[in-house]
Amino acid sequence: MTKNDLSAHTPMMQQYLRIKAEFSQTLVFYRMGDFYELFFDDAEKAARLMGVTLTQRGSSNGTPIKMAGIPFHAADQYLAKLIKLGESVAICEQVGDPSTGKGPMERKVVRVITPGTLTDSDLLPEKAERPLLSLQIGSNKQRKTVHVGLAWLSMASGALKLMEFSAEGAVLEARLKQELERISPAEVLVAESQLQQCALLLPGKATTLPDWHYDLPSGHKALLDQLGVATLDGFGAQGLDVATAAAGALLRYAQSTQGKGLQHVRALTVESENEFIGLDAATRRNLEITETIRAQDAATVSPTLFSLLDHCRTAMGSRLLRHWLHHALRDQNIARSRHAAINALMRTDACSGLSATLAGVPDIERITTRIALQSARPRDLAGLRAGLQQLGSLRAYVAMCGRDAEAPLLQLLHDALATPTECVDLLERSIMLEPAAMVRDGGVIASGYDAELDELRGLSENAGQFLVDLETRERTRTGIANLRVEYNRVHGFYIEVTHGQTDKVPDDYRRRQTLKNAERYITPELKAFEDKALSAKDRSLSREKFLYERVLNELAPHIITLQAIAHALAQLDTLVALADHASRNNWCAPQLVSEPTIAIEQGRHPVVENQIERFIANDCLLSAERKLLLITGPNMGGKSTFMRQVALITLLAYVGSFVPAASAVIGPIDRIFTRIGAADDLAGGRSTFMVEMTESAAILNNASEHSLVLMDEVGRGTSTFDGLALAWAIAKHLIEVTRSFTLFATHYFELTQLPEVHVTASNVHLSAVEHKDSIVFLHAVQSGPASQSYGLQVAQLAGVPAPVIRAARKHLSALESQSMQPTPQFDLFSSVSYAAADETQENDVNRSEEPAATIAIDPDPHSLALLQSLQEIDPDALTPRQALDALYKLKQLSSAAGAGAISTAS
Ligand SMILES: Nc1ncnc2c1ncn2[C@@H]1O[C@H](COP(=O)(O)OP(=O)(O)OP(=O)(O)O)[C@@H](O)[C@H]1O
Repeated sequence: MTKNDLSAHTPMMQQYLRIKAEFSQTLVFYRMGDFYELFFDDAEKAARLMGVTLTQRGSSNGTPIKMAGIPFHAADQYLAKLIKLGESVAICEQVGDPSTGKGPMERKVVRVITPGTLTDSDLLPEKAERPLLSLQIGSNKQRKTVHVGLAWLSMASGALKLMEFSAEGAVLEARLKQELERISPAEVLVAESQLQQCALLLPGKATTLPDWHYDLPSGHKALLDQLGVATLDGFGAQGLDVATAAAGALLRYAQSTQGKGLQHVRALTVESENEFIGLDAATRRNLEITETIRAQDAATVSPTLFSLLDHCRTAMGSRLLRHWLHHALRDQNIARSRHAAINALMRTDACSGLSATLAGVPDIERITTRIALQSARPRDLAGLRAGLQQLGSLRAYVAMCGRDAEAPLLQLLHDALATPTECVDLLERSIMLEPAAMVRDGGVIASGYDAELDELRGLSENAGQFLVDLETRERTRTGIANLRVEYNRVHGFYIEVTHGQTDKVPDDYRRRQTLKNAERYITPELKAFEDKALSAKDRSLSREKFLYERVLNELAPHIITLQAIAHALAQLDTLVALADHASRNNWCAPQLVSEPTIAIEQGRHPVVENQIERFIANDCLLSAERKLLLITGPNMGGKSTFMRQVALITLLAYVGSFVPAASAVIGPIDRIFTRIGAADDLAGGRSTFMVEMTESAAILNNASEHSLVLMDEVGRGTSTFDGLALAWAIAKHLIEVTRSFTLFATHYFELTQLPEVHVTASNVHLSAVEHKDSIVFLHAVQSGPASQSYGLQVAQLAGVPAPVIRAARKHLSALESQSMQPTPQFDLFSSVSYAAADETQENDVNRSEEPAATIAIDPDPHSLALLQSLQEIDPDALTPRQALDALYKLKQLSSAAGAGAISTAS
């Protein structure tokens, strides 16, 4: 509909359509009295998404107006539903004064609720952030790479971050995916002109903004203004032009959704590429850090590392724990300071006291944000007061735990938890003990805080007594014993006299209403009281509203202090949760060292140990001399569990947690990679094998000697020979080129030869014993390769029907008795049949023949002749004519070899 058409509509529809034109991409909740109404296409869409009835509200310009409405007091639950579905909603309120003006009441969009800019407690998940991210792609002509700038803001906490990185092609895609998985934005902003380019890289739909929002000078200025500084150098953001431009667009968008400035965004953090232990998207999933591999709904599914450790008593603590698990820092000192704090907490019995006290602390971080945005509700302030009142006792518990030198982090937290007395005093004086939920209902501001409010309240509250007194006085004055003073909403206050008594009524009584049995009067005194009493109620409500807003304004200067307290509380809560888990599960303090090593004694898998009755602890030793462990053993033997537990212990050590082991000594780690399990990526159009190889490629290209790499049965997604050859070559690359710490689980027994040619590789296996026809898993890691694969026994355990097992056993012995090798799987534990064996004998560490090309399959004479001719050819010495002749000859030989092969087969 064009603007020109508007005149044909009713005035109200004209107003609606003008507003809708500005918010074409969002649903518009248009306030009509006690309802929010949606019209036309919005109504249809919202009715479908919210499950409300689609109806009709008259017609405008000759067409019926489709309408869906919801009561305004129930709006939150509908908003939650829409936001969860990724919709944005513009809230359009009545802002005009109904008594003045003609035509429709003035209305204005007061805020836009989008998935990435939520601050309401009802709409946000308690234990997770929902950041808003802005993405900008710039090119770096000198380096011929693409430069990506990211800026993201957690609206609910006020944390603003920037990051830039350069990459190209597939690496760019993988890198961006990794960062997006880590940051996990609820909403992504991109410039219109980059939408097409970014759409391929983004997981969900993006919100587009005009290109000029990404203008660098304006972005730079927006950041300076927001942070109230003259230069960005102090934040380490100098030169981050692409990210700065992205930040400008982000701030403009965030402000526009709130309809006001973002007072709570006061600091900026620049994240650098090498700050954290790198975990790619697959690794985060495989290690089940905050989501299980099979998760449908990530928020509810457990067990995960997070669900296991989350003994936090505040939502702030839970969110920080989640953040720590995804952001293990490479800096060993930070992890060490957390270990020391946990140690100090465990030494005393402060933990239980801290835990109980923290349970009474509300989400001060998010309340502070709502104070800044002036959307805090009365109970937020009462909660904040209760939380701040706990700081004294929390500090006392922290003081019990130790001295400066032993746990400097606890000392820092102790200092940060000082009670902000001015703030607490204001809250204690101004807010009632148990205030009403909404300011509009009154009953929020404490009595004694404001004399005018007290007087107004006095007037409306003392009305009852005044009326009783008046009734007694008037009865005496008139001699009418049954005279009554009463009130109703329509007629206000009145004096009621029955018909039989009306002759006694004094002159100053004015008749208000005549009933069947009685007359109702008003007197000048009663009228004056009525005016005062009725307006007192309204005036006290508006005075309360005014005072409440003033309290919010007076709290505004304390925002930075409150944010610091919230952060300290979150850290304390997280540390107490980790200490609690460590002491209950007998975890130990890991030792972080500068030598390259991962030495774990009696390690356990943190999640699995809690799920089964008897977990078998295992050692793992990796060092500069022992970098790759080839792990063999039966299916179900515990290979994956062992590999994951090593990765989780390493990660936990750098998160700053204690670890499930008797001891753990861990050197510098830059990234953890995993290639575990296989699943089709149907949505991405990639087969199991393609996923497997893509992940392997990422590892081979990016792993370093400080990386920990987990490879589980790589190569099994393709034919046996191809798989074996690839697994062999990948292992070799990890040993010789990347030299990463590697745990390499495989069913290709041929690979167990690797340690004989590579001194930094070793064999270990998960043991099992056969008992009658069945198998008992010992789950113990022992040195050397496995001696048997136990595939049939495991199949039997899994319930494969007995006749199938019998047939398999028969076929297996037939295969074993044949000299030919149909699949290496069946020969894994017998002969070594390819050139790797020669390599072994020669013990030549540097040789790197491709095993697939050297696998010995008894060739026929034609094939031999073909091979011989091929070997005799020296391409550099041939003229083009000779080359053509040689090609014809080879072709002839190959036809003969092919015919030979067919006749052998038949
Ligand atoms: N150390 C252990 N102590 C006790 N039970 C264990 C241990 N390790 C593994 N298990 C149990 O064995 C089951 C199978 O372990 P896991 O998946 O690690 O075996 P796997 O060797 O990787 O098997 P597959 O080769 O089939 O993938 C686990 O679910 C767990 O219940």
